[in-house]
Amino acid sequence: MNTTEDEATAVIADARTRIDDLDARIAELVRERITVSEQIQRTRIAAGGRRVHLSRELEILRRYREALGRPGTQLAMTLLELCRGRGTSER
Ligand SMILES: O=C(O)C(=O)C[C@]1(C(=O)O)C=C[C@@H](O)C=C1
Repeated sequence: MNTTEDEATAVIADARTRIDDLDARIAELVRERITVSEQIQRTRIAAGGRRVHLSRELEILRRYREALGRPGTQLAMTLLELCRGRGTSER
C-alpha cells in the first residue's frame, strides 16, 4: 500500500519534531562541553601550561572518526574550535 500524501506529511512533521528536539539537546551538550573544556584550559594555564594540548586533540579526532567516519573528523575539529573559544591564539 502506498503512503498517502497526508500520511507522509504527518510522518515527516513528527520526525521533524524529534529532530528539533535532538538538535536542542545536542546544542545543550555542546554548551556543556565548552564549559568543561574551559575549566580544564583555565586550570592548565593557571598551572603554567598551554591552552592547547595537541596529543589529546588527536585522540579526540581519532575517536570521532572511528565513531562517524571521515566527516566525524570535521565535526570534532569544529567542536574543538568552539571549545578553545576566544583563546585560540593564546598559547
Ligand atoms: O582535554 C584537555 O586537556 C582540554 O584542554 C580539553 C580540550 C577539548 O575541548 O577537548 C580543549 C583543548 C585542548 O587542546 C584539548 C582538548
